Amino acid sequence: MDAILVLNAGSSSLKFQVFGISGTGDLQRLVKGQIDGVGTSPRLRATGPDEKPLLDRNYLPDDVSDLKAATRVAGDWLRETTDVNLVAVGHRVVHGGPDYARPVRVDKAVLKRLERYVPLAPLHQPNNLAPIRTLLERRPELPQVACFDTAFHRGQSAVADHYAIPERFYAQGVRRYGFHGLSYEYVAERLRTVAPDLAGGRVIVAHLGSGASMCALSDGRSIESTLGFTALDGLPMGTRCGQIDPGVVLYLIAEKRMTVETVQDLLYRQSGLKGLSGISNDVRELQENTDPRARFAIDYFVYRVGLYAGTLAAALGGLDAFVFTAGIGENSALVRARIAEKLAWLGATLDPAANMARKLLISSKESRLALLVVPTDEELMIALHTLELVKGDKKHNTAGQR
Ligand SMILES: Nc1ncnc2c1ncn2[C@@H]1O[C@H](COP(=O)(O)OP(=O)(O)O)[C@@H](O)[C@H]1O
Ligand SMILES: CC(=O)OP(=O)(O)O
Ligand SMILES: [Mg+2]
Repeated sequence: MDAILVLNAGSSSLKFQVFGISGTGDLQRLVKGQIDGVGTSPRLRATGPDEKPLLDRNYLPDDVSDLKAATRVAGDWLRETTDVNLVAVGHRVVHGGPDYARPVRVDKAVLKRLERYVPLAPLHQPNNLAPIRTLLERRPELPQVACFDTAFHRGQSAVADHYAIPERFYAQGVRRYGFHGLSYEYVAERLRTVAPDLAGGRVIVAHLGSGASMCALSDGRSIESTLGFTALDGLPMGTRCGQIDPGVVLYLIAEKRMTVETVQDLLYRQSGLKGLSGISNDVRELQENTDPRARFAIDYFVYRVGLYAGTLAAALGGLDAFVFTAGIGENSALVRARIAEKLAWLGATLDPAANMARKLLISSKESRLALLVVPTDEELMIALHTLELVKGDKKHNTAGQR
């Protein structure tokens, strides 16, 4: 069967899916897998069609110490177990810079352009580009498509995507891009099916995972988000600081004599939940830990989500729905409940039983603000974009031959 492979390298995990292409051109999920706990407690899990478990295997931290190793392990397993005719590979590429507002077929020239954004997404872009490079060398004939986290936000207004610095920097690409766009695009489309009355309204989607951000959707389009030029701004994340006074960075470099590399490591890898707690970047571990520092890290996270809900509600001029998604948003009933309390002034009342059961709608009947949980599927979004582009290419080729 013809199939599309999708790779999604996040900051703490590698997610992958294989989609078969049916005779009618529809996508069928054949394999869905992920390796998380990379470098700490690596675990590869995969399911088949209808979510049938295929594999659950633990690795030693040294055997899967980084995303590169995770990609190799996943690739080996897929080759052993999956018998398909790969017709394209879709990749999540976190930064598309000012150049790419939609998915693109990758060749050597495109890859070169995308390499320029490595400094703007050091936790992601190298891991996103490495498999593209390898496949371009080994299988140059295999179509590869890059789908960008930044693309969905590119229609934002000028006041939303500018920094208040001289205009020439905007022209040079120093802009508020926003990330997690494939996730927001998926959720916006999914809402049209599962909550059509809300999908056209004013919605905040909170993508709370290892990387975390929030997006204001107006009629399904992104008008504002909490991430900016890089994936450091906004909410505190697993190991990233979130919003910080740029004066802190200047102070660390000028007065504390820290090098740029050390500050980069501090802000990307030693901060966020990990830095605040001194214990872990993982909400599961923080929830189980009775240390007050673990509690403080969660308090801080919840407080910031509440603050940004106010900001994004102001951008939207009111709020009809608040949607939770990604690792923490989908799986932590506790964090959802605590955030719901922060949204009380916006009219939110939680239905605790629905929240524990992770229903689609977790607000009570009386709630003026709808609270929802919509599991994200960045890989499906990537597969759809990839299919569309590859089909388009085929059409153009045939047209060219006529
Ligand atoms: N059952 C759970 N309870 C609380 N938090 C969870 C649970 N499962 C996953 N998480 C959180 O989700 C995070 C991973 O989210 P995910 O969206 O997969 O991140 P990424 O794509 O950035 O790697 C983990 O680091 C952990 O903090
Ligand atoms: C952009 C980003 O932070 O991605 P992730 O949440 O997958 O780490
Ligand atoms: Mg992710």
